[in-house]
Amino acid sequence: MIATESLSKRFPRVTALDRLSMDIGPGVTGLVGANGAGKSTLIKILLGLSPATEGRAAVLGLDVATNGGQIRERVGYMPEHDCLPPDVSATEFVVHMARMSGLPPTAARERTADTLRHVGLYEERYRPIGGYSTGMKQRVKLAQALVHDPQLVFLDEPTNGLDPVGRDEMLGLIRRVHTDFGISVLVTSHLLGELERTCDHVVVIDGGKLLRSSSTTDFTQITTTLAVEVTDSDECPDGTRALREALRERGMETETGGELPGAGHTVLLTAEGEETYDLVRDLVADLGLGLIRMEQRRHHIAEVFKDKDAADAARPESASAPVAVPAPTAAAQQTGGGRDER
Ligand SMILES: Nc1ncnc2c1ncn2[C@@H]1O[C@H](COP(=O)(O)OP(=O)(O)OP(=O)(O)O)[C@@H](O)[C@H]1O
Repeated sequence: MIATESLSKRFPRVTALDRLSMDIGPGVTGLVGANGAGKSTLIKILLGLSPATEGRAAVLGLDVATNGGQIRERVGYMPEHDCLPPDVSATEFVVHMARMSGLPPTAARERTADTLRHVGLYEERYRPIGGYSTGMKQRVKLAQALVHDPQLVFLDEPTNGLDPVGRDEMLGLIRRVHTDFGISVLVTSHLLGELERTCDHVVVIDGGKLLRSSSTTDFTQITTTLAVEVTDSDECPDGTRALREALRERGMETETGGELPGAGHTVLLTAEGEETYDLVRDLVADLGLGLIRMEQRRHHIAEVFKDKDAADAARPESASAPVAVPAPTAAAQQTGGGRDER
């Protein structure tokens, strides 16, 4: 869908993209990086709106340097900043954008109604945009990106300014853009955690350089840590503690789940193979407890970067290297969102 080769963009005082080479296939791809990493610059080059200083890029097989018009016919774009006219309705605005994309009047009206319904703005579609909430404005921006039925959409920070519930709804909508309509998505964010559930693939850039490009499942690999949760019983009023003691007697080191609410009831231990599962099962049965869950934990994307930051900090030559992407706060990870940090 997208390929770049040694793509650079230099402004007089800053290098926004620095020899970026990557390939992005179909599906939902997250482009993540801290503020100023070069995400918006990359999108503008891919749309043929801004020339690269060096290197090449192609979108849907079309060269961005020579085929910007054809690319924009086939690609939808949701810009980061608020750019909506306050005194027209969502319907008027989206019909106008559909007409600008070349749709005839009737098709433009029909597609607008369908698209506004899809983004959840059907009831409000005749109200002036100036009276909309931030979440509704983001939906109008999404609708105008989708109205001409593109093959691919670029969504620049679509969750910006939204509260945690709004973020979750927007991320759900983005996922459905792909699953319901088969449109591929490139979505940018400066919050790693929120892309974990939405994207098939994640590309991380920092200071205009490619830091990592891999499937989300590679980021969130299964760890060897086993999380076990048990019930209490009359004989063992603290089932978690009883299980930890029984495991310790068998020479197994354990920890509790951490600081999240309820995590104190989770026992964490290292799985050494099938026998660890059998041992836990047998001990739980011997103690007369109920087994609520026993599962291998996954890394969260943010943990991968925390580990990387810790490793970088430990290496003297990179002690001054910038932190790749600010890890989301614990609250942001729990809610899948969090406050806009700008
Ligand atoms: N037109 C421009 N002239 C000069 N510098 C620019 C221009 N556009 C972007 N930059 C600089 O290029 C760098 C990358 O900016 P860019 O907007 O692509 O980052 P970003 O990752 O999208 O972050 P943000 O979400 O904060 O916009 C920044 O240092 C920015 O100040």
